Amino acid sequence: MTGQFIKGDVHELWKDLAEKYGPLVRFGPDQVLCTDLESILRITSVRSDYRKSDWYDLARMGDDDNLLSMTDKERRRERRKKVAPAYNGKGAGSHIFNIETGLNRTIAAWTELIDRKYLGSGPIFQPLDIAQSVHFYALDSLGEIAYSQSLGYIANDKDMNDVLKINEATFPWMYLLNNHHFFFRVLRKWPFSMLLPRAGDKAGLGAIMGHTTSIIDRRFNFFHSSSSSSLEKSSSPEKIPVPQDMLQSFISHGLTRPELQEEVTVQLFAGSDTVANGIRLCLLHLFSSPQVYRRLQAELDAAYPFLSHKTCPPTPGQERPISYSTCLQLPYLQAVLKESLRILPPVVTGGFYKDVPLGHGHGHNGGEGDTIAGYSLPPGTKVATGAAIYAMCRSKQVFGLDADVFRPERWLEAEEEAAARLEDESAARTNVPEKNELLGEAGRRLRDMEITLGLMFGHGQFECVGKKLAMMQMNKVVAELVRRYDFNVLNPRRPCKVENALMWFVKDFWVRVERR
Ligand code: HEM
Repeated sequence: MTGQFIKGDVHELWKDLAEKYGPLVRFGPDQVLCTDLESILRITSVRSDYRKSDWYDLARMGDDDNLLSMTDKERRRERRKKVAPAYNGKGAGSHIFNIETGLNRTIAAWTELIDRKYLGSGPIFQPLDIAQSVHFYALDSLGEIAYSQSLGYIANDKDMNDVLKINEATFPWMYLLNNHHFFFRVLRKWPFSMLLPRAGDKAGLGAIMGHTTSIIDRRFNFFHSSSSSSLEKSSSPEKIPVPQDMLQSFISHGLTRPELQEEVTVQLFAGSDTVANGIRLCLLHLFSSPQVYRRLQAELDAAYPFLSHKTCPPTPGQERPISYSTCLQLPYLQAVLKESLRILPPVVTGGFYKDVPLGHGHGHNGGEGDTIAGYSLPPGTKVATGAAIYAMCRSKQVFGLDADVFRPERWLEAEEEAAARLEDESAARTNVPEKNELLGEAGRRLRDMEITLGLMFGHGQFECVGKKLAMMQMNKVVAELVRRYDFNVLNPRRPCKVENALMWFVKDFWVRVERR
């Protein structure tokens, strides 16, 4: 087991432990790993008294807390109320802004770059490191959605500020700190604190933070320099429209200047590698499964037939990226994404520990602590609710005997089976029962599959606030790449390097691209 830990296979270690010892495994003096679905749902539910543990210190970026790092319930509730509208496209006043517009701009810029620089023709081609390029997409699209301007990675097509290079150096530390987070308290103290990213750094996340600081300053100062609260600021002689984006939504929902800094920074931290991994690993599965790739292309071609042949180029205007609502109507695309996220969840062993509350009142403890899967846990015990997502997503009981295999069809089969059962059972009934009553065995299996998979974004009061945005970013770009291009992996012996560092660290994913 120590060997697995050192090798970076801690996800396999948690899986082995869960298989060997069951739904609750104590692996430290006050730490337990939980793989029991119903218990995790209860612990994280909106009404639960559990709270985030000090593990979340890991997510503190600056001098103060952000939504992810906050442990105090009341402060979290207040902060979430202020930031959640932005993630749902709710802007200033009653304005709704379209998150997809910024995404479309980034996808258009990226595919234009691929078409111009990387398309192969016969023996001539320019290798593309798609692991790196996807990261550029994730960063630029975040910039477009959050503050209406790309961060310029696609335009420059290079690792400006060595963000990826510094990631590479930082990820082994994240792996260590995730599993031994008390080290983090040491790291927060001088002189080690000098190693953490800071706005103004010449390289890494700190360099992007410096860039976003100046964007926030300009916007914040401009909109607070006059007392007008109308949707248009008059800056004589012409009126300047209020930009409709996440930053503006944060401002209009009352975030202070320092709070803005924390929330914009955590977006970069929580929303770039995660999304990039979701896309990279989906592409890895697709490139390794030609029958799945072809079936997905056929589905996309049916939705956008004009792009399917080189001989039938699209007319101008038809090139616009596929809409998210169309993506959601494509069952095979949904199945492919779910299946690749299931096999390799982007955040693979994040601890996300929750503290057992004082006097929880459940179980046999007379109001002290909690009982999980039959075990009494004293208050303050740290329950890892996220570390075992890999193990849970490979459960044979939930996903079938071939749970270790990438097979998107399992989702379609489970849906068909549930729908067929629903029809049979409702035909057999004379009264009109609730849908839940009709779930039956097949329906429950599908529900367990969906809910287990969903846990990769957390759940209930702790659910990822960027989930919808992430799903949109992943859906649209996977669909766009597959319908436009064919890819050859350049090194079939090792298509890319994938390592566990709390999130996956994926690099050197070299491909040849051909326009269909
Ligand atoms: C595939 C992509 C993503 C995955 C797998 C993911 C996963 C997660 C997980 C596991 C949590 C913590 C749950 C817990 O505490 O129990 C979380 C929280 C959070 N995520 Fe994401 N995330 C993704 C994308 C994003 C994006 C795109 C953003 C923003 C741009 C984002 C921002 C946040 C924030 C701010 C929180 C804290 C929410 C809170 O505590 O109320 N995430 N995410």
